[in-house]
Amino acid sequence: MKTYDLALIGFGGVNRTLAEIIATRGDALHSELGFGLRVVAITDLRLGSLVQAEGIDIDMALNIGANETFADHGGSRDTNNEAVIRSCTADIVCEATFTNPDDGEPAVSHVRWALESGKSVCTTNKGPVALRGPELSALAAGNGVHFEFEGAVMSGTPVIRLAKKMFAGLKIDGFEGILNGTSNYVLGRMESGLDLDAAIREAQDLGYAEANPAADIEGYDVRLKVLILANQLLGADITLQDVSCEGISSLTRDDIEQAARKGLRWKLIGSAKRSKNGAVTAGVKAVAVPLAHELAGISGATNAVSFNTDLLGPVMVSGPGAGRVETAYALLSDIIAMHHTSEVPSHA
Ligand SMILES: NC(=O)C1=CN([C@@H]2O[C@H](COP(=O)(O)OP(=O)(O)OC[C@H]3O[C@@H](n4cnc5c(N)ncnc54)[C@H](O)[C@@H]3O)[C@@H](O)[C@H]2O)C=CC1
Ligand SMILES: N[C@@H](CC=O)C(=O)O
Repeated sequence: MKTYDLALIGFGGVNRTLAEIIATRGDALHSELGFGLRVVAITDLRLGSLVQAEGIDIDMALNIGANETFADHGGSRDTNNEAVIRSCTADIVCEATFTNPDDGEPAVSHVRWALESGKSVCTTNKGPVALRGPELSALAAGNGVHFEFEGAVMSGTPVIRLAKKMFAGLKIDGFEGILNGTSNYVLGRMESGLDLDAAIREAQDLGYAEANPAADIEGYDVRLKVLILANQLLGADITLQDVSCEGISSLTRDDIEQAARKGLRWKLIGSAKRSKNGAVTAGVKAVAVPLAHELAGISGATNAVSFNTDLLGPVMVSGPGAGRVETAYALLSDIIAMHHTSEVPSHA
């Protein structure tokens, strides 16, 4: 039976959880899915890098001490990302480093190095997909490998693949949705009486927030997701500058309480719409929606997006929008999709 060798670039919440899933459910996955998974390389800013073509001991990697690095286990203190990505024997590179909402780097380079060296990539990192998506997809196609990124929007909820496959034959002329788990969680906690900073700390502890939570609160994260959905699903050709962006940082508990007294609830909404002349307008802003609105009841880190289609009218997809396990599952679902689509070129 086929075994895919993986390189994990970034060993934080998401890729560690993927490693845990492989360690604890690997045998079951093998029999259920028809392939096995083995980790042959890991890089991380704190830990450095470790490459072992015969397979890394995942328990060791997960339990490495606070004062240790991979240098204490036969690896290096340095990430050596380019050398590791280009020359390791992985078939698939799982990119889960920090999202950079400005230019997507260094994750764009990580993805490019992998695709150039004939390796498939799955990523939960929104930067490369939003800011360099078409270029990287073309590079993947040119090299006969896969570039999958389901976790970049709504974590493990399969919104991109679902819409691409199951909305075939429909025209989508717009969408609106709650696309950030942290800000939605924070708004809910503020409605229960918590202040903004305390609510953000909870979202960080739960693994929802970006490394810099300003990306969640100021709307930059939703802006990337709107860009991804607009270009991937609406066939738009827009850039980051075309997506207006306002966050929730100016909302106070008083604003939230006043809205509640009027039967309204604040939500951070990302949307895009194609006008009759074909132009697509897109943006992110906080909106006080009536409680009867379809997005008003979406709570916690749950996300939801309602697509406006020609033959079905509005179709809403809802599910987890953040979380380590949910997002690690997105990577697994990308690997499953690669396995089902066509051969994944091997590097062993
Ligand atoms: N946690 C979540 O709910 C979701 C996260 N994402 C995205 O997935 C990615 C990973 O998220 P988390 O694991 O939660 O983040 P995290 O902050 O827990 O982990 C990121 C890891 O990447 C490492 N890293 C950063 N730059 C690096 C570099 N140049 N080379 C090697 N390692 C590097 C860091 O040391 C850290 O351990 C982020 O881009 C995030 O936006 C996407 C959907 C949901
Ligand atoms: N920080 C993000 C994680 C997923 O993209 C969020 O809270 O939605």
